[in-house]
Amino acid sequence: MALSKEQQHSSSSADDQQAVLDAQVQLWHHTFGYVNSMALKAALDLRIPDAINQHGGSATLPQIVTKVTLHPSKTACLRRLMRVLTVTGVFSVQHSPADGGELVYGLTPASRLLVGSSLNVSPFLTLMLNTLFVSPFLGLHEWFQQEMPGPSPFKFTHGRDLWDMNDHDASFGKLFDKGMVADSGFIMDIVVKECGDVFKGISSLVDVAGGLGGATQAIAKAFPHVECSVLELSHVVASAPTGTDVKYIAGDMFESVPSANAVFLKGRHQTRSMWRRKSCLISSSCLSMVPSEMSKSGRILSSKLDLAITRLHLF
Ligand SMILES: C[S@@+](CC[C@H](N)C(=O)[O-])C[C@H]1O[C@@H](n2cnc3c(N)ncnc32)[C@H](O)[C@@H]1O
Repeated sequence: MALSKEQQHSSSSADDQQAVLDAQVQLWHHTFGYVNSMALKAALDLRIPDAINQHGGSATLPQIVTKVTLHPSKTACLRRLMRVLTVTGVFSVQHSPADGGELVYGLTPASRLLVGSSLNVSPFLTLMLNTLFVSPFLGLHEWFQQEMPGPSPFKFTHGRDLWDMNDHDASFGKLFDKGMVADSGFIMDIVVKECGDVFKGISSLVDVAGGLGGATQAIAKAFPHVECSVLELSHVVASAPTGTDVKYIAGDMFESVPSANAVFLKGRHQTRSMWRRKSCLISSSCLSMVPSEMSKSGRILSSKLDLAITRLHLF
């Protein structure tokens, strides 16, 4: 049966209202998106994943409270934090008749990556959620108003670049190095298993800007015949582990890169852009990419895992 004009009008105005409400919800998701990040940061800082893990992987709020440092008057607030963290999938939640109807919070595949000694990405997430990393985003619009070339958003906000900050602020430097080691520990396990072919036929490798050598240690362990070294700034090398098969060399990659038949780069955009500058300098030494060896693995390495491997033949 055909709709009357009035019915058609009221159904289209209901559709319009729904569209407006949907649009508002979309904006609210963007506006309050930071609440998810900050809730995760609070959970990490309060060590809530560890508290749940210590209870065998699931715990009620009173059980969690016994393990975290929290003022007793804030227990009810913690319930609200847990609501955000369960809605976003960091923890699971269910009613437990056995616990007097208390909600029981459990680890999910995501929060299992926040506990234990292996494949634990907490130090990396804690680093990325640190105020020094987050605060440049609050002034991003001002950074856009400055002429290029100019400082990075990090330097624009803090007055010094990331590497200078690591050197200047020892506790941030420690947090940074620990975060990168955790990231390497996680990703290199997969790289070695999935992309081990990339390392075949290499007898020496230098990890340029390799941090404390988390990635190199994993390569050295998986491929003991490869002589591995790390080139890093001197203040990083000063706190590098000793007594391992990996050799740590203090230096500046823009000045010289130790000779090796493979150069390894792992890092985020800064490392890659540093390398682009460097590759111009070393191209006369015959830079030889080996695309065939990077076919399957190269795709994973550069896009999914944000990691770049360049194989060089240096005469
Ligand atoms: C994003 S971190 C990557 C660390 C490591 N590759 C990893 O993934 O765990 C970049 C590293 O580059 C180092 N770095 C910055 N400038 C450098 C330079 N001129 N020469 C050598 N290393 C440098 C920093 O100290 C820092 O450890």
